[in-house]
Amino acid sequence: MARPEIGVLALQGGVDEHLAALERSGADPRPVRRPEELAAVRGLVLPGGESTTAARLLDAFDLTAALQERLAGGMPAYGSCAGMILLASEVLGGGALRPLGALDVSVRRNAFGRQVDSFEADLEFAGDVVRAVFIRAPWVERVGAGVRVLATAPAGPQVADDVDRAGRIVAVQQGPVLATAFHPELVGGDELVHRHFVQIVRAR
Ligand SMILES: NC(=O)CC[C@H](N)C(=O)O
Repeated sequence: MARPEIGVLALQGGVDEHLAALERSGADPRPVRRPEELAAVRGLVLPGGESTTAARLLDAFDLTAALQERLAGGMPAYGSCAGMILLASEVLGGGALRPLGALDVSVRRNAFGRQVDSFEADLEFAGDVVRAVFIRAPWVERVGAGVRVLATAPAGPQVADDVDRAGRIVAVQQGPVLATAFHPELVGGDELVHRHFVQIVRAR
């Protein structure tokens, strides 16, 4: 079967890592910076980074309306960390950020607290185990009726600011839209999440 063309929004964040993980997952990956490039892909990855900056860059590159249109038309999308925030319908602690609204979830930014800014954990993701890297990660505080929870955070070490992370929702899917609070692309050789996304694109 031909490799599906999947774009990686290439405005900031771990673009190369996502391109490489998609390649290893059987896709034909390509960076997307322009509306014509967005029109030529069957699915799109929105990498992590900083969500307020990412939203501004989408505007600056004239991509916001085109992206909203493709999402409304059912294009598969996968957002990791800041990408999850962008895809949400509501952002808590988000300042002036207006998310794209492709996922019926409320996401809290920087939710895991100062002391656990960054951590790694093995998580169960849709019945398999994935090594997850969390960097100033958000979590999902509300899921709408059509949203499937694919992973929750395990219990962590007790930390000074007393954030209880156990059971927090960190991966969700609604139809063809997938999001993780963590960065699977930073773990070389673990393509579980990317393979899951390529399957979503193929099934479309
Ligand atoms: N690793 C990340 O993508 C961090 C997301 C960042 N904390 C934000 O709010 O946008």
